[in-house]
Amino acid sequence: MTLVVDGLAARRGGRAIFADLSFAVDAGDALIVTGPNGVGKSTLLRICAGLLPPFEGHVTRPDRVALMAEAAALDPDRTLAQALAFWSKVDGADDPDGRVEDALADVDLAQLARVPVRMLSTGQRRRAAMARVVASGAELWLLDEPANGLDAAAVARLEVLVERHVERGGSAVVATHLPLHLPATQRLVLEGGA
Ligand SMILES: Nc1ncnc2c1ncn2[C@@H]1O[C@H](COP(=O)(O)OP(=O)(O)OP(=O)(O)O)[C@@H](O)[C@H]1O
Repeated sequence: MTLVVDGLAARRGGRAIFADLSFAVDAGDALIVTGPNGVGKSTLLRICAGLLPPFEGHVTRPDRVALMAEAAALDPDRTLAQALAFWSKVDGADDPDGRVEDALADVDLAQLARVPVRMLSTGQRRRAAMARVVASGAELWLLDEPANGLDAAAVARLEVLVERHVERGGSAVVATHLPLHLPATQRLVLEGGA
């Protein structure tokens, strides 16, 4: 098992968000998480990433995890390739520059490699965030609304990237409002919300 979530409960701002959540995602599999606004999808992904402590329960995760959340944390004053290479090195990828080059091609941004991050459009930033995940070499991808702001061609590329990652023995948890064609055998519907 790559990711094991056991008896998880979360609280935010003193309020219970979800409780008694258990699931496991194997290498070579993906889990789609859906549910209404405020139900706790982002909270779940952040706990899975180790960025938030659970209120109750345990998470077992692999050493190398990539989280794609709202903020891409790419330096606006660096070129796209430089900003991504910074993270690829931090993420411990072998051959960071080569990985970034490949990842930019994967998200169809190779032509913008030398453009400063601040000049990217909303959808291009989203694709850049996905390139960061691809270039990380992490075995577990945690993707929070990865299709937001993407055009149809970019959504199709995202689907292909997740499929390729899973086929290569990676795993993914994808929180999404938009219908995505993913090689997921599991679906988790969080209920409640605000
Ligand atoms: N830092 C925080 N402090 C207090 N409450 C928070 C904090 N962050 C999130 N919350 C609350 O926790 C709940 C779950 O938020 P979360 O972002 O996980 O939901 P979500 O399912 O991802 O929502 P959406 O579909 O709108 O992205 C919401 O009610 C939100 O208001």
